[in-house]
Amino acid sequence: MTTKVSLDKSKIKFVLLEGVHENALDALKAAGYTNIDYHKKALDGEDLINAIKDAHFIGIRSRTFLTEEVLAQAPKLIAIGCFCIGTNQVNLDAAKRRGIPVFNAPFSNTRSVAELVLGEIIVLMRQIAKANAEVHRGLWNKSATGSNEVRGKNLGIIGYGHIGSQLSVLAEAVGMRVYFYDIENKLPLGNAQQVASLDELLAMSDAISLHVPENASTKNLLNATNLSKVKKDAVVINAARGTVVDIDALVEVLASGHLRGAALDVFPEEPASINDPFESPLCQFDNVILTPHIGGSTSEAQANIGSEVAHKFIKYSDNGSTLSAVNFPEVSLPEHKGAKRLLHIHTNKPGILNKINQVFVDANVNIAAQYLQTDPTIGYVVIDVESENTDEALRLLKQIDGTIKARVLY
Ligand SMILES: NC(=O)c1ccc[n+]([C@@H]2O[C@H](COP(=O)([O-])OP(=O)(O)OC[C@H]3O[C@@H](n4cnc5c(N)ncnc54)[C@H](O)[C@@H]3O)[C@@H](O)[C@H]2O)c1
Ligand SMILES: O=C(O)CC[C@@H](O)C(=O)O
Repeated sequence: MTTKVSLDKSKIKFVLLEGVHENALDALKAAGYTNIDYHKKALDGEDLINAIKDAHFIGIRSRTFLTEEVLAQAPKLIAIGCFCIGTNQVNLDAAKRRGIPVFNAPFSNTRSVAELVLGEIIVLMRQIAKANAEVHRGLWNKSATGSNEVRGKNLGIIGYGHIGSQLSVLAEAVGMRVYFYDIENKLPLGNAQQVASLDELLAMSDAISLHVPENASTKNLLNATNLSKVKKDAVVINAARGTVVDIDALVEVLASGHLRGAALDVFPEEPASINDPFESPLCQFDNVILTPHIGGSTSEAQANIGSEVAHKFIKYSDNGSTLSAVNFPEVSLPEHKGAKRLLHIHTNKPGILNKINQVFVDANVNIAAQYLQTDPTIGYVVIDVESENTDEALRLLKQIDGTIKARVLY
């Protein structure tokens, strides 16, 4: 007779922060997970550590920073879900070293961002931000100077991934000519054209929109040097990450009157909550649209993200699937009805698979199916067995040198 070693669903603790959409709660509850600690706001410092110290799953958006130090305080953590696209707020390597896959929602808010950016391009090309501010102050400056249609104008997209390419399609629909710069060769949609260099894109574009991730290669991508290459009267939009634009350099080029305007949804430092003030030298400009990181904040996007990431949690918890994890070997698994499933996450080193297989010989357990995926640093092996006797196999698996995590699913 074996003792049950996988946790009851009611004991698996989910901590959801930053007011992720209630679809996530509904999906988890429908799957039998009831131990859910739900917070409307982001947490940090001691509050964050207290909330996650016994959590098995953590769900966050962009304002919770899961650093190596924070992860070290969450020893039971099985998986992290970013209920958004960006995953820069999580130390992905540290999570991987602890055997923790990180999931996100790679395209549920793509359309929302692309729509916002298209709207901002039109608004800026017509100088509406400035006109709006002036009329609010009682100034009736009825003029066509510096106001243009977007039809026939060049849109330069930096980063032609999910959002950049979606924007490309929308912009062509209103008659813009689309060019893009990406470090990878990308399939151009519609009549869009990839250009060979950032310099070329900056010099030719009437509107420039950034859609790159936060990483070392994109830090201050639009710095003083690059901003000086931008066409006179162009508009610049950043709804990617705050680190991508050098704010002081942007302020300087705006103050010089070189740009027609700008729109920023993301900033190098963003207030942690509604109670903290937003301060930026950009606030002085009427021709700059400033929004509080709401590019992906539509009801449609948030609802889709809530269920998408919750279902990734459920799949990993119920079935072991790591499909679409951003930091982890991806294993897509069939259901394991009638079999027990052992999961083993280990340091990727020679000979470890032999040792894993030897365990099943020693425990006298027959392997029904086996799935393996590795990356240069870790391996993830999933073993389905028909035997009841998984306790001994799990005990021996945990003893293998290089084991990061091992568990059994029923
Ligand atoms: N404002 C918001 O609310 C909001 C919402 C969603 C996403 N975002 C941000 O938008 C970013 C882009 O999202 P996505 O879904 O399009 O990502 P994606 O991964 O699909 O596309 C990113 C593209 O950038 C390219 N790239 C990477 N480094 C580059 C560089 N140095 N120069 C040029 N191109 C480079 C990649 O090759 C890729 O094609 C996300 O990383 C996220 O930070 C913001
Ligand atoms: O919802 C958020 O906090 C972040 C939205 C966006 O920046 C993303 O990365 O998807």
